[in-house]
Amino acid sequence: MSNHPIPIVDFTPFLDKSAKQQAADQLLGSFKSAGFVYLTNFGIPEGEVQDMFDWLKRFFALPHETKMLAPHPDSGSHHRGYSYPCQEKEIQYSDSGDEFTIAPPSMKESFECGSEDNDFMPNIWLPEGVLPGFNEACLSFFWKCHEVEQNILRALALGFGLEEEWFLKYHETANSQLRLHHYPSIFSELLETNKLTRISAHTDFDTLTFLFQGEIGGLEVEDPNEPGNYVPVPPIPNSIVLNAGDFLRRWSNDTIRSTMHRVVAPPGVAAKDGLLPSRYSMPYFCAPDMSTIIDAIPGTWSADQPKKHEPVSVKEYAMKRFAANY
Ligand SMILES: O=C(O)CCC(=O)C(=O)O
Ligand SMILES: [Fe+2]
Repeated sequence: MSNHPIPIVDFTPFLDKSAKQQAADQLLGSFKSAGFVYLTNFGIPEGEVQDMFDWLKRFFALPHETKMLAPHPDSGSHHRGYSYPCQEKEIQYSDSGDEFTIAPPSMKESFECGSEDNDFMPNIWLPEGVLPGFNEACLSFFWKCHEVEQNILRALALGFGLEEEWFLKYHETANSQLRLHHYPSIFSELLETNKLTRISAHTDFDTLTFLFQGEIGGLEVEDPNEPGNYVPVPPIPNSIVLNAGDFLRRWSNDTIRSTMHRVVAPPGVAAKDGLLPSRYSMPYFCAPDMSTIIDAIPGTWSADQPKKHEPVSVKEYAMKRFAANY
């Protein structure tokens, strides 16, 4: 970003308690300035992340008919299972939530899962015996991410001067979601001429997202200093990319940004004939409990700096955004 690189925060001092407040302040400061931050030493060993990427690749290598044995429902209100390429429509809402635009088809396939105890969104798995070990690997990785989520939420609360468990009160039901993405190999021209996208520009509408990127780049975020200008967020080994979603922005009374981001053809990686390699990524969307009403947190507003938004129900807002995507 112009004079504004995406900060890299080492989470060690928070996790080993050697300088918790300092790490928390650094994290919150990065969220406020950029909405995006690279986090290193976040608590999942690199080998376990690579094992999950291996499972992801095995899953997407299955024949189409096999993956369709765990079909994502047509309605977007139940966000689980396998979505085939271009099944998901991408839509960008205006801040008021009333207006949206429809993007070109998104050339990616995905698999989504979450807690087995989530009655609101039951998991949709492949039948037993189809890819033995896959379901267990997804669940085990989901719960590791959940632990990371809880620590990040603790750090954010400290950054805001709140008691450490403040955000956890609104994230008790493990309503989060692990998503596996595969962007198939395609001709870069299709992306450059806007006939297809990998992921069009959007904000995430959760509390926060962290992303495990494979080695092929392409993620870009909007430069907060230059709206409309996008800058690359290349993969950095052993790190996650953390970004704030719309709920955290609202909680923070817009003192934190939920930055627009997208996935494009990364420069310099296409073959001579213009074919781009496949790209893999795994976002974990940290979502509040469905019963939560989000209102600006103490300390983010005052008589001089009034609340920017009416309180919003997570359930209503999420259902509206989910339903628009299918
Ligand atoms: O694949 C990526 O790098 C980004 C994914 C993303 O932004 C999303 O799924 O919301
Ligand atoms: Fe996103």
